Amino acid sequence: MPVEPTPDPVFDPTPYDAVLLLSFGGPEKPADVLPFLQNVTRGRGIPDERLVEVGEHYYSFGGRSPINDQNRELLSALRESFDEVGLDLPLYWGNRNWEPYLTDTLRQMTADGVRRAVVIVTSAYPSYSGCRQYRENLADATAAVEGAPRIDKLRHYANHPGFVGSFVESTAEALSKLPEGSAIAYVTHSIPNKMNETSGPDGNGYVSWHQDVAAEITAELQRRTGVERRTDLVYCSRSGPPQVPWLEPDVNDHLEALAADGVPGVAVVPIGFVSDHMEVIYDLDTEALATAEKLRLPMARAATPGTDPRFVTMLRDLVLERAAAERGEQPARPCLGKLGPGWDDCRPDCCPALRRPGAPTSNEPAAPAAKESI
Ligand SMILES: CC1=C(CCC(=O)O)c2cc3nc(cc4[nH]c(cc5[nH]c(cc1n2)c(C)c5CCC(=O)O)c(CCC(=O)O)c4C)C(CCC(=O)O)=C3C
Ligand SMILES: [Fe+2]
Repeated sequence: MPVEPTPDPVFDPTPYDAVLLLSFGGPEKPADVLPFLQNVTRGRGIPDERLVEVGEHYYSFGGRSPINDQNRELLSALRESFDEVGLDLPLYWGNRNWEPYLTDTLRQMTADGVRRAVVIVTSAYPSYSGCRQYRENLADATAAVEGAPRIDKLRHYANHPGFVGSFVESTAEALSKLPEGSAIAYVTHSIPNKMNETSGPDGNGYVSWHQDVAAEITAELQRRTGVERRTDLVYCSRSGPPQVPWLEPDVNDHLEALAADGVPGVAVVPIGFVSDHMEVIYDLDTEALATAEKLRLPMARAATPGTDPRFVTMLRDLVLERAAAERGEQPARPCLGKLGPGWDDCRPDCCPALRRPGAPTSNEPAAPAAKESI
Protein backbone atom coordinates (compact mmCIF):
# COMPACT_ATOMS: atom_id res chain seq x y z
CA MET A 1 0.00 0.00 0.00
CA PRO A 2 1.29 3.54 -0.66
CA VAL A 3 2.94 5.25 2.29
CA GLU A 4 0.43 7.46 4.06
CA PRO A 5 1.21 10.63 5.98
CA THR A 6 1.27 9.81 9.69
CA PRO A 7 -1.56 11.41 11.59
CA ASP A 8 -0.85 14.25 13.99
CA PRO A 9 1.07 12.64 16.86
CA VAL A 10 -0.40 15.06 19.39
CA PHE A 11 -3.33 13.43 21.15
CA ASP A 12 -5.24 16.64 21.70
CA PRO A 13 -9.03 16.28 21.64
CA THR A 14 -9.74 20.03 22.01
CA PRO A 15 -12.47 21.28 21.30
CA TYR A 16 -14.26 18.00 22.01
CA ASP A 17 -15.23 16.81 25.47
CA ALA A 18 -16.88 13.52 24.43
CA VAL A 19 -17.22 10.94 21.66
CA LEU A 20 -20.57 9.45 20.64
CA LEU A 21 -20.92 6.11 18.85
CA LEU A 22 -24.10 6.18 16.77
CA SER A 23 -25.44 2.93 15.33
CA PHE A 24 -28.45 1.19 13.84
CA GLY A 25 -29.48 -0.85 16.90
CA GLY A 26 -31.05 -4.28 16.91
CA PRO A 27 -33.38 -6.49 18.99
CA GLU A 28 -31.99 -8.44 21.97
CA LYS A 29 -34.89 -10.84 22.60
CA PRO A 30 -37.86 -12.23 20.65
CA ALA A 31 -40.30 -9.69 22.12
CA ASP A 32 -38.09 -6.88 20.74
CA VAL A 33 -38.24 -8.04 17.14
CA LEU A 34 -41.57 -6.57 16.01
CA PRO A 35 -41.23 -3.21 17.77
CA PHE A 36 -37.70 -2.95 16.37
CA LEU A 37 -38.90 -3.65 12.82
CA GLN A 38 -41.67 -1.09 13.30
CA ASN A 39 -39.07 1.48 14.33
CA VAL A 40 -36.94 0.73 11.27
CA THR A 41 -39.72 0.76 8.71
CA ARG A 42 -42.11 3.41 10.05
CA GLY A 43 -43.44 5.26 6.99
CA ARG A 44 -40.91 3.67 4.64
CA GLY A 45 -43.23 1.62 2.43
CA ILE A 46 -41.79 -1.82 3.17
CA PRO A 47 -44.34 -4.56 2.24
CA ASP A 48 -45.74 -6.60 5.16
CA GLU A 49 -44.52 -9.88 3.60
CA ARG A 50 -40.96 -8.57 3.69
CA LEU A 51 -41.34 -7.63 7.38
CA VAL A 52 -42.61 -11.09 8.26
CA GLU A 53 -39.69 -12.61 6.37
CA VAL A 54 -37.10 -10.38 8.07
CA GLY A 55 -38.73 -11.10 11.45
CA GLU A 56 -38.05 -14.79 10.76
CA HIS A 57 -34.37 -14.04 10.18
CA TYR A 58 -34.18 -12.58 13.69
CA TYR A 59 -36.26 -15.38 15.29
CA SER A 60 -33.99 -17.97 13.70
CA PHE A 61 -31.19 -16.38 15.77
CA GLY A 62 -33.22 -16.50 19.02
CA GLY A 63 -34.69 -13.02 18.46
CA ARG A 64 -31.31 -11.44 19.13
CA SER A 65 -29.20 -9.45 16.70
CA PRO A 66 -25.47 -9.46 17.45
CA ILE A 67 -25.16 -5.77 16.54
CA ASN A 68 -25.54 -4.33 20.05
CA ASP A 69 -22.94 -6.67 21.54
CA GLN A 70 -20.64 -5.80 18.67
CA ASN A 71 -21.05 -2.11 19.48
CA ARG A 72 -20.35 -2.83 23.17
CA GLU A 73 -17.15 -4.56 22.11
CA LEU A 74 -16.22 -1.66 19.84
CA LEU A 75 -16.77 0.75 22.73
CA SER A 76 -14.41 -1.21 24.98
CA ALA A 77 -11.83 -1.47 22.23
CA LEU A 78 -12.07 2.30 21.69
CA ARG A 79 -11.76 2.88 25.45
CA GLU A 80 -8.60 0.82 25.52
CA SER A 81 -7.21 2.57 22.46
CA PHE A 82 -7.95 6.02 23.93
CA ASP A 83 -6.41 5.03 27.28
CA GLU A 84 -3.23 3.85 25.56
CA VAL A 85 -2.49 7.41 24.51
CA GLY A 86 -3.94 9.14 27.55
CA LEU A 87 -7.05 10.39 25.76
CA ASP A 88 -9.57 10.67 28.58
CA LEU A 89 -12.63 11.59 26.50
CA PRO A 90 -15.81 9.90 27.72
CA LEU A 91 -17.48 7.55 25.22
CA TYR A 92 -21.25 7.41 24.76
CA TRP A 93 -23.43 5.13 22.64
CA GLY A 94 -26.84 5.69 21.08
CA ASN A 95 -28.90 3.95 18.37
CA ARG A 96 -31.38 4.93 15.70
CA ASN A 97 -33.76 2.00 16.14
CA TRP A 98 -33.25 0.41 19.56
CA GLU A 99 -32.07 0.95 23.12
CA PRO A 100 -30.02 2.84 24.05
CA TYR A 101 -31.94 5.33 21.92
CA LEU A 102 -29.98 8.32 20.66
CA THR A 103 -32.25 10.86 22.35
CA ASP A 104 -31.78 9.22 25.77
CA THR A 105 -28.03 9.19 25.28
CA LEU A 106 -28.06 12.84 24.29
CA ARG A 107 -30.04 13.62 27.43
CA GLN A 108 -27.38 11.83 29.51
CA MET A 109 -24.57 13.68 27.74
CA THR A 110 -26.31 16.99 28.41
CA ALA A 111 -26.80 16.10 32.09
CA ASP A 112 -23.09 15.20 32.28
CA GLY A 113 -22.19 18.66 31.00
CA VAL A 114 -20.93 17.67 27.55
CA ARG A 115 -20.74 20.77 25.35
CA ARG A 116 -19.18 19.53 22.16
CA ALA A 117 -18.96 15.98 20.89
CA VAL A 118 -17.76 14.19 17.81
CA VAL A 119 -19.86 11.30 16.47
CA ILE A 120 -18.65 8.04 14.96
CA VAL A 121 -21.40 6.46 12.85
CA THR A 122 -21.17 2.70 12.19
CA SER A 123 -21.76 3.30 8.50
CA ALA A 124 -18.84 4.02 6.22
CA TYR A 125 -20.36 5.27 2.94
CA PRO A 126 -22.45 8.17 1.69
CA SER A 127 -26.18 7.63 1.02
CA TYR A 128 -29.45 8.75 2.56
CA SER A 129 -29.71 5.57 4.68
CA GLY A 130 -26.06 5.46 5.66
CA CYS A 131 -25.42 9.14 6.28
CA ARG A 132 -28.15 11.70 6.04
CA GLN A 133 -30.71 9.65 7.95
CA TYR A 134 -28.26 9.47 10.86
CA ARG A 135 -27.74 13.24 10.59
CA GLU A 136 -31.50 13.73 10.68
CA ASN A 137 -31.67 11.53 13.78
CA LEU A 138 -28.99 13.72 15.38
CA ALA A 139 -30.83 16.89 14.41
CA ASP A 140 -34.14 15.54 15.78
CA ALA A 141 -32.54 14.38 19.03
CA THR A 142 -30.69 17.69 19.44
CA ALA A 143 -33.95 19.58 18.94
CA ALA A 144 -35.68 17.38 21.54
CA VAL A 145 -33.07 17.88 24.30
CA GLU A 146 -32.65 21.33 25.78
CA GLY A 147 -29.02 22.39 26.04
CA ALA A 148 -27.84 19.42 23.96
CA PRO A 149 -24.18 19.49 22.94
CA ARG A 150 -23.05 20.51 19.47
CA ILE A 151 -22.15 17.38 17.52
CA ASP A 152 -19.87 16.96 14.49
CA LYS A 153 -19.98 13.79 12.40
CA LEU A 154 -16.72 12.23 11.21
CA ARG A 155 -16.01 12.08 7.49
CA HIS A 156 -16.89 8.88 5.62
CA TYR A 157 -14.10 6.44 6.31
CA ALA A 158 -14.57 3.60 3.80
CA ASN A 159 -11.48 4.67 1.81
CA HIS A 160 -9.31 5.22 4.90
CA PRO A 161 -6.26 2.89 5.01
CA GLY A 162 -7.50 1.51 8.36
CA PHE A 163 -10.81 0.34 6.89
CA VAL A 164 -9.38 -0.85 3.57
CA GLY A 165 -6.43 -2.50 5.34
CA SER A 166 -8.73 -4.46 7.60
CA PHE A 167 -10.57 -5.88 4.57
CA VAL A 168 -7.31 -6.62 2.76
CA GLU A 169 -6.32 -8.92 5.64
CA SER A 170 -9.71 -10.59 5.99
CA THR A 171 -10.01 -11.10 2.23
CA ALA A 172 -6.55 -12.68 2.07
CA GLU A 173 -7.60 -14.97 4.92
CA ALA A 174 -10.83 -15.98 3.14
CA LEU A 175 -8.97 -16.63 -0.12
CA SER A 176 -6.48 -18.84 1.71
CA LYS A 177 -9.33 -21.28 2.40
CA LEU A 178 -10.40 -21.49 -1.26
CA PRO A 179 -9.17 -23.21 -4.41
CA GLU A 180 -6.72 -21.43 -6.70
CA GLY A 181 -8.39 -19.09 -9.18
CA SER A 182 -11.30 -18.22 -6.87
CA ALA A 183 -13.18 -14.97 -7.44
CA ILE A 184 -13.92 -12.13 -5.05
CA ALA A 185 -17.51 -10.92 -4.62
CA TYR A 186 -17.60 -7.59 -2.79
CA VAL A 187 -21.00 -7.23 -1.14
CA THR A 188 -22.91 -4.30 0.26
CA HIS A 189 -26.47 -3.44 1.28
CA SER A 190 -28.68 -2.79 -1.73
CA ILE A 191 -30.46 0.56 -1.80
CA PRO A 192 -33.01 1.97 -4.27
CA ASN A 193 -31.31 3.01 -7.55
CA LYS A 194 -32.66 6.47 -7.01
CA MET A 195 -31.09 6.70 -3.57
CA ASN A 196 -27.74 5.91 -5.17
CA GLU A 197 -28.26 8.44 -7.96
CA THR A 198 -28.61 11.22 -5.39
CA SER A 199 -25.95 10.00 -2.94
CA GLY A 200 -22.87 12.07 -2.14
CA PRO A 201 -22.24 15.63 -3.31
CA ASP A 202 -22.17 14.70 -7.02
CA GLY A 203 -24.54 11.73 -7.12
CA ASN A 204 -23.71 8.01 -7.48
CA GLY A 205 -21.58 8.41 -4.34
CA TYR A 206 -22.71 5.12 -2.79
CA VAL A 207 -21.70 2.96 -5.75
CA SER A 208 -18.59 4.94 -6.71
CA TRP A 209 -17.20 4.76 -3.16
CA HIS A 210 -17.79 1.02 -3.03
CA GLN A 211 -16.14 0.55 -6.43
CA ASP A 212 -13.16 2.57 -5.28
CA VAL A 213 -12.76 0.60 -2.03
CA ALA A 214 -13.13 -2.72 -3.88
CA ALA A 215 -10.49 -1.65 -6.42
CA GLU A 216 -8.04 -0.75 -3.63
CA ILE A 217 -8.47 -4.10 -1.89
CA THR A 218 -8.08 -5.95 -5.19
CA ALA A 219 -4.99 -3.95 -6.17
CA GLU A 220 -3.28 -4.51 -2.81
CA LEU A 221 -3.94 -8.27 -2.92
CA GLN A 222 -2.61 -8.41 -6.46
CA ARG A 223 0.48 -6.45 -5.43
CA ARG A 224 1.11 -9.00 -2.69
CA THR A 225 0.47 -12.19 -4.63
CA GLY A 226 0.71 -11.32 -8.32
CA VAL A 227 -2.57 -13.20 -8.80
CA GLU A 228 -5.28 -11.61 -10.95
CA ARG A 229 -8.85 -12.54 -10.08
CA ARG A 230 -12.38 -11.99 -11.19
CA THR A 231 -14.01 -9.38 -8.91
CA ASP A 232 -17.55 -8.00 -8.84
CA LEU A 233 -19.57 -5.63 -6.67
CA VAL A 234 -22.89 -7.21 -5.71
CA TYR A 235 -25.73 -6.53 -3.28
CA CYS A 236 -27.68 -8.10 -0.44
CA SER A 237 -30.69 -7.36 1.78
CA ARG A 238 -32.97 -5.79 -0.81
CA SER A 239 -36.32 -4.68 0.57
CA GLY A 240 -39.00 -2.25 -0.62
CA PRO A 241 -41.79 -2.95 -3.10
CA PRO A 242 -40.78 -5.10 -6.11
CA GLN A 243 -41.70 -2.40 -8.66
CA VAL A 244 -39.05 -0.04 -7.23
CA PRO A 245 -35.62 -0.76 -8.75
CA TRP A 246 -32.82 -1.42 -6.24
CA LEU A 247 -29.11 -1.98 -6.92
CA GLU A 248 -28.33 -5.35 -8.51
CA PRO A 249 -27.16 -8.08 -8.94
CA ASP A 250 -28.23 -9.80 -5.77
CA VAL A 251 -25.45 -11.87 -4.24
CA ASN A 252 -27.43 -15.12 -4.70
CA ASP A 253 -27.97 -14.49 -8.43
CA HIS A 254 -24.31 -13.62 -8.70
CA LEU A 255 -23.28 -16.94 -7.14
CA GLU A 256 -25.40 -18.70 -9.77
CA ALA A 257 -23.59 -16.75 -12.49
CA LEU A 258 -20.17 -17.59 -11.05
CA ALA A 259 -21.02 -21.28 -10.86
CA ALA A 260 -22.32 -21.21 -14.44
CA ASP A 261 -19.02 -19.63 -15.52
CA GLY A 262 -17.10 -22.47 -13.86
CA VAL A 263 -15.40 -20.29 -11.22
CA PRO A 264 -13.77 -22.68 -8.67
CA GLY A 265 -14.71 -20.72 -5.52
CA VAL A 266 -15.65 -17.31 -4.17
CA ALA A 267 -14.56 -15.05 -1.33
CA VAL A 268 -17.59 -13.05 -0.21
CA VAL A 269 -16.32 -9.73 1.17
CA PRO A 270 -18.93 -7.54 2.92
CA ILE A 271 -17.26 -4.15 2.38
CA GLY A 272 -20.56 -2.36 3.08
CA PHE A 273 -20.62 -3.35 6.75
CA VAL A 274 -18.47 -2.61 9.78
CA SER A 275 -19.49 -5.61 11.92
CA ASP A 276 -20.94 -9.11 11.50
CA HIS A 277 -24.53 -8.09 12.24
CA MET A 278 -27.75 -9.70 10.96
CA GLU A 279 -27.26 -8.67 7.29
CA VAL A 280 -23.97 -10.57 7.42
CA ILE A 281 -24.85 -13.61 9.52
CA TYR A 282 -28.23 -14.16 7.86
CA ASP A 283 -28.06 -12.77 4.32
CA LEU A 284 -24.50 -13.96 3.69
CA ASP A 285 -23.57 -16.72 6.19
CA THR A 286 -26.99 -18.38 6.02
CA GLU A 287 -28.76 -17.55 2.77
CA ALA A 288 -25.85 -16.95 0.36
CA LEU A 289 -23.94 -19.88 1.85
CA ALA A 290 -26.95 -22.15 1.24
CA THR A 291 -27.02 -20.97 -2.38
CA ALA A 292 -23.29 -21.67 -2.75
CA GLU A 293 -23.71 -25.14 -1.21
CA LYS A 294 -26.58 -25.93 -3.55
CA LEU A 295 -24.32 -24.92 -6.45
CA ARG A 296 -21.34 -26.82 -4.96
CA LEU A 297 -19.42 -23.58 -5.17
CA PRO A 298 -16.83 -23.27 -2.38
CA MET A 299 -17.46 -19.99 -0.54
CA ALA A 300 -15.62 -18.26 2.31
CA ARG A 301 -16.87 -15.07 3.88
CA ALA A 302 -14.32 -12.42 4.87
CA ALA A 303 -14.62 -10.90 8.34
CA THR A 304 -15.84 -7.32 8.77
CA PRO A 305 -13.62 -4.84 10.69
CA GLY A 306 -15.43 -5.37 14.05
CA THR A 307 -12.73 -4.58 16.62
CA ASP A 308 -9.75 -5.08 14.32
CA PRO A 309 -6.99 -2.81 15.72
CA ARG A 310 -6.54 -1.19 12.29
CA PHE A 311 -10.18 -0.10 12.39
CA VAL A 312 -10.16 0.98 16.04
CA THR A 313 -6.95 2.99 15.61
CA MET A 314 -8.43 4.58 12.50
CA LEU A 315 -11.46 5.76 14.47
CA ARG A 316 -9.20 7.26 17.15
CA ASP A 317 -7.11 8.97 14.44
CA LEU A 318 -10.24 10.36 12.81
CA VAL A 319 -11.43 11.84 16.11
CA LEU A 320 -8.06 13.55 16.54
CA GLU A 321 -7.99 14.62 12.88
CA ARG A 322 -11.38 16.28 13.18
CA ALA A 323 -10.43 17.92 16.47
CA ALA A 324 -7.34 19.41 14.79
CA ALA A 325 -9.42 20.62 11.85
CA GLU A 326 -11.92 22.26 14.21
CA ARG A 327 -8.98 24.04 15.90
CA GLY A 328 -8.11 25.51 12.49
CA GLU A 329 -5.12 23.25 11.86
CA GLN A 330 -4.53 21.30 8.67
CA PRO A 331 -4.24 17.68 9.74
CA ALA A 332 -3.14 14.88 7.41
CA ARG A 333 -6.19 13.16 5.94
CA PRO A 334 -5.15 9.62 5.06
CA CYS A 335 -7.12 8.04 2.26
CA LEU A 336 -6.69 5.56 -0.58
CA GLY A 337 -8.27 5.37 -4.01
CA LYS A 338 -9.30 7.95 -6.55
CA LEU A 339 -11.98 9.88 -4.72
CA GLY A 340 -10.03 11.76 -2.06
CA PRO A 341 -10.80 11.99 1.65
CA GLY A 342 -14.42 12.32 2.72
CA TRP A 343 -15.67 15.82 3.58
CA ASP A 344 -16.10 16.99 7.17
CA ASP A 345 -19.51 18.61 6.76
CA CYS A 346 -22.02 17.38 4.21
CA ARG A 347 -23.37 19.95 1.79
CA PRO A 348 -27.02 20.85 2.40
CA ASP A 349 -28.12 19.05 -0.78
CA CYS A 350 -26.06 15.90 -0.13
CA CYS A 351 -27.96 12.56 -0.07
CA PRO A 352 -31.52 13.92 -0.03
CA ALA A 353 -34.28 11.70 1.27
CA LEU A 354 -36.27 10.18 -1.55
CA ARG A 355 -39.29 12.36 -2.17
CA ARG A 356 -38.60 14.24 1.04
CA PRO A 357 -37.37 17.70 0.09
CA GLY A 358 -35.95 20.08 2.68
CA ALA A 359 -34.23 17.58 4.98
CA PRO A 360 -31.82 19.24 7.40
CA THR A 361 -28.02 19.42 7.42
CA SER A 362 -25.83 18.22 10.26
CA ASN A 363 -26.58 20.78 12.94
CA GLU A 364 -29.92 22.13 11.79
CA PRO A 365 -33.21 21.09 13.30
CA ALA A 366 -35.24 18.71 11.16
CA ALA A 367 -37.79 20.38 8.95
CA PRO A 368 -41.18 18.75 9.36
CA ALA A 369 -41.61 16.61 6.24
CA ALA A 370 -44.08 13.93 5.31
CA LYS A 371 -42.46 10.51 5.35
CA GLU A 372 -43.29 8.83 2.08
CA SER A 373 -42.67 5.44 0.72
CA ILE A 374 -39.61 4.59 -1.29
C1 LIG B 1 -27.24 1.40 3.33
C2 LIG B 1 -27.77 0.55 4.47
C3 LIG B 1 -27.05 0.01 5.52
C4 LIG B 1 -25.56 0.13 5.75
C5 LIG B 1 -25.24 1.37 6.55
C6 LIG B 1 -25.63 1.28 8.02
O1 LIG B 1 -25.12 0.39 8.70
O2 LIG B 1 -26.46 2.08 8.47
C7 LIG B 1 -27.97 -0.70 6.36
C8 LIG B 1 -27.60 -1.35 7.54
C9 LIG B 1 -28.45 -2.10 8.37
N1 LIG B 1 -29.76 -2.45 8.11
C10 LIG B 1 -30.22 -3.17 9.17
C11 LIG B 1 -31.51 -3.68 9.30
C12 LIG B 1 -32.58 -3.37 8.45
N2 LIG B 1 -32.56 -2.56 7.34
C13 LIG B 1 -33.82 -2.46 6.79
C14 LIG B 1 -34.20 -1.73 5.67
C15 LIG B 1 -33.36 -0.93 4.86
N3 LIG B 1 -31.99 -0.79 4.98
C16 LIG B 1 -31.54 0.11 4.00
C17 LIG B 1 -30.20 0.49 3.81
C18 LIG B 1 -29.14 0.17 4.66
N4 LIG B 1 -29.22 -0.59 5.82
C19 LIG B 1 -32.68 0.54 3.26
C20 LIG B 1 -32.64 1.53 2.11
C21 LIG B 1 -33.80 -0.09 3.79
C22 LIG B 1 -35.24 0.09 3.35
C23 LIG B 1 -36.01 0.88 4.36
C24 LIG B 1 -35.45 2.25 4.65
O3 LIG B 1 -35.43 3.09 3.74
O4 LIG B 1 -35.03 2.48 5.79
C25 LIG B 1 -34.70 -3.26 7.58
C26 LIG B 1 -36.20 -3.41 7.35
C27 LIG B 1 -36.54 -4.74 6.89
C28 LIG B 1 -35.94 -5.10 5.54
O5 LIG B 1 -34.83 -5.61 5.51
O6 LIG B 1 -36.60 -4.83 4.56
C29 LIG B 1 -33.93 -3.83 8.61
C30 LIG B 1 -34.39 -4.76 9.70
C31 LIG B 1 -29.18 -3.30 10.16
C32 LIG B 1 -29.30 -4.01 11.53
C33 LIG B 1 -28.77 -5.41 11.44
C34 LIG B 1 -28.98 -6.16 12.72
O7 LIG B 1 -30.05 -6.08 13.34
O8 LIG B 1 -28.04 -6.86 13.11
C35 LIG B 1 -28.08 -2.64 9.65
C36 LIG B 1 -26.72 -2.46 10.30
FE1 LIG C 1 -30.78 -1.90 6.33
